[in-house]
Amino acid sequence: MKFAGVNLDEPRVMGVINVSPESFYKGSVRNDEKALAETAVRMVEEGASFIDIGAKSTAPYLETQIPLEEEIRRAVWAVKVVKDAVDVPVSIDTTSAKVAEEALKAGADIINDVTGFKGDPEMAKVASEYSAPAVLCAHGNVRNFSDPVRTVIEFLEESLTIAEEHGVEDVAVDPAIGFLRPEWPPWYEWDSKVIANLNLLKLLGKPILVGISRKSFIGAITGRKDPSERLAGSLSATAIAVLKGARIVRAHDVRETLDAIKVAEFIGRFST
Ligand SMILES: Nc1nc2c(c(=O)[nH]1)N=C(COP(=O)(O)OP(=O)(O)O)CN2
Ligand SMILES: Nc1ccc(C(=O)O)cc1
Repeated sequence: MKFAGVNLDEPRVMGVINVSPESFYKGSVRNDEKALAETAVRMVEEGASFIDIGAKSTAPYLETQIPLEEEIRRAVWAVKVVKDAVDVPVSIDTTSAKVAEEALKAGADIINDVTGFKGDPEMAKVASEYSAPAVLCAHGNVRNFSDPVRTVIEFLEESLTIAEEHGVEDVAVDPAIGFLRPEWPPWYEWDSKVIANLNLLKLLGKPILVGISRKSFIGAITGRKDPSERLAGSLSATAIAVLKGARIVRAHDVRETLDAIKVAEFIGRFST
């Protein structure tokens, strides 16, 4: 299995760099050129197979609105700096087709859309026009509260239909950890149920990507309010996700995450 030209026979890390000061984990934010380029280089040296750039936070519990022009400005700047610094595929984390298009023109390789082609009606068209691979997250209004992984699969099937209709085939599916927050069950239980049953997403026939890194469900389980204290909890959940079939892990801490997935993958080989 491959995604964006990268062989997924072994699980891979997608390093996250945000150029959005409002992002929930301040340690992920870079706003000067030197620090941005150095971080991308370091992440690739540490083993990242992809770099994901976010120019606007999508945290559902934060005030994240910024003007579209500002997101475009940040995205285009960051994509150019990172593409000049490293050779791995670069994704642009955006829900806006305009931002995606400008980022692709600036050299981005992949669209990472947390609304799974459902937020901006032009997004699938842009992916198609630029032949861009896409990460599609589960997105929609939750109706079935009792079976989180079934809901995630249904949402992803809808996204895959949109992708197919536009001839976008190079797709990774993502269960959108931290994004789906029904009133019940509490979101940390929802996210845990999804990760515990992540293997069921394999039936979609696409590589599974997860974003777990330092998220609020880790904080809720461990009592760690500050995202800077959530690395150990993140690595624990990452290992489980890899055992359950995740092939790409989107993370802020490349070195530690790669070690965790190598160990999980190695142990998983002996599972009977
Ligand atoms: N495909 C995918 N994309 C994502 C995911 C995720 O789980 N999957 N999580 C995010 C949250 O992390 P980030 O550090 O970017 O936080 P921010 O939204 O506050 O910038 C942002 N983008
Ligand atoms: N964009 C996101 C950022 C953070 C979280 C989370 O902490 O659960 C979820 C989504």
